[in-house]
Amino acid sequence: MKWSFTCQHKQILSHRPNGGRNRERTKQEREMGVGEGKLPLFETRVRKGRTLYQLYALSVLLSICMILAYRALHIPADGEKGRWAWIGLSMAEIWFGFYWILTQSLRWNLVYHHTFKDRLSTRYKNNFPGVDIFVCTADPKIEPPIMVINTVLSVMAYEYPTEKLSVYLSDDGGSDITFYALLEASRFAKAWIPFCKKYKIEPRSPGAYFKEASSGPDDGLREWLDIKRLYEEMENNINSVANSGVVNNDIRKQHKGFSEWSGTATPRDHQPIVKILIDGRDGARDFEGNVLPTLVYMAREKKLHRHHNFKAGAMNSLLRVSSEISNGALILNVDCDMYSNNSETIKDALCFFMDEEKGHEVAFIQLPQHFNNVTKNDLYGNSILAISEIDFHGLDGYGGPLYVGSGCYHRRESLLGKKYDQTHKLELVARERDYKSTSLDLEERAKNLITCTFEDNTQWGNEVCVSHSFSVYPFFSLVQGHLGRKKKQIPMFNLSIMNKQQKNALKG
Ligand SMILES: O=c1ccn([C@@H]2O[C@H](COP(=O)(O)OP(=O)(O)O[C@H]3O[C@H](CO)[C@@H](O)[C@H](O)[C@H]3O)[C@@H](O)[C@H]2O)c(=O)[nH]1
Ligand SMILES: [Mn+2]
Repeated sequence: MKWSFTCQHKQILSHRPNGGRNRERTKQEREMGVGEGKLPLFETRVRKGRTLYQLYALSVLLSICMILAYRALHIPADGEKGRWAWIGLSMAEIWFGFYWILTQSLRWNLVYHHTFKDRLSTRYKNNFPGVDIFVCTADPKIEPPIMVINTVLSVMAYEYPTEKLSVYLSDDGGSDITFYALLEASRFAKAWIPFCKKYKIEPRSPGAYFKEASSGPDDGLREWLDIKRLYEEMENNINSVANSGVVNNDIRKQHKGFSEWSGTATPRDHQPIVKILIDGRDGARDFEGNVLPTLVYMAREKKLHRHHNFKAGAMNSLLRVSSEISNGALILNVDCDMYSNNSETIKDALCFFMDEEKGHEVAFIQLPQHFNNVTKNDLYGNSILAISEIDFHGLDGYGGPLYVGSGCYHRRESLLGKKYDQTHKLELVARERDYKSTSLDLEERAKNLITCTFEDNTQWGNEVCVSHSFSVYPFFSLVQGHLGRKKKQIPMFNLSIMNKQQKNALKG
């Protein structure tokens, strides 16, 4: 049952205390208290003052109509002076009016979502789904490895049960320097993650944090200084290797994974590489004794004359490799030049996906990216705030904004073309990892999934997963990530975008 009521002067569109279903609950649902008069995990609210805005917009529309009517009724007669100027001006006014109406369609019905993470935590305790986070990088020169691992560390430090968190770095540059940087990050994470959680550090990209923080927490100044020193050491090590362009033999001896770069491999022609640097299953621990998130390096096979479909190709490879290793039910993909600026956002996303009534209608949760490197007054609008703060909320009012290609949570199965019904959320909770195979077995199996020929004569990149069809990169980079989510595959889906609470969730 649905109804509307007013709360804190905002109209609530959906409120569903009874879970809204008339079917028998499953055993698992009963155990978890699902459907027992539960409150919703998120609310959708229309913009404050919407009616006022709509009245204003209607008055402008009326004025436009009156101008056009005046123009039409007073066209100078044939041969009269100024006839063509009049017609020209009328045409311009028609076009401007039309353009204005188009822009208003995005401003007519803005909606905002509000999540209730406390309800989520009480209801599900720690019974959360596995989350796999994909970070993509393509070139160690353009995307410095120290920036890449800052992104990786920021998402490894999310407030989420670490045994359920896996981070994958896809390296289309196939670079041993990036691999080295990730190895350093896997060590630094042992100190960084517990430190962040103990002192509630934000943001959790160490680079961004130490740039902003001039001093540490009062009760942890010593630790702060130690971590800062550790970070600076790591930064120096990585930058000096990156600047020299070679990984020397002393470093190579530190990990057997470097043997992958011993042959004639080049960034554009090399074998598939998968290295599990931290295996969350085998109890790898941080310095405080907590389990670490899984961390995987992946470089898909490259051959000189094979098209690799840029980021879309990397995403599809990541999907296959991760399904072999951690098989998280939820996937977040980020670019290597953005970092998490809010460590709670996985739970925000779960509030949407795991909502009993509406969860199955949510296709993806998109985090707006906020840009760091714009000029002081952002004269040219490079931070595209109008898109993330207005247009997307306007589109959301009609069912959802566009997928912009990153900073986005999806269900794994939705990327694989699964149809959803109202039992979806239990799948989010109940997925299991392969605890029997060794890391080596997993790596070997995963490698076979990222060869150049794997997708040949299959639906990958076409009907299933991230579409290759628009990958005239970079011209269509925004649509290249467009999903193979044709209506026939996922008929029930809405799209969703976070706001206010999650503002600045990603920066870069
Ligand atoms: O062959 C490639 C090329 C690019 N990338 C990665 O893809 C990401 C995006 O590439 P970038 O060159 O940074 O594209 P932008 O134009 O800056 O990014 C826009 O377009 C991307 C592709 O749709 C979206 O992911 C971004 O959110 C959006 O800001 C980066 O992490 C790259 O490392 C790869 O993994 N493999
Ligand atoms: Mn970018």
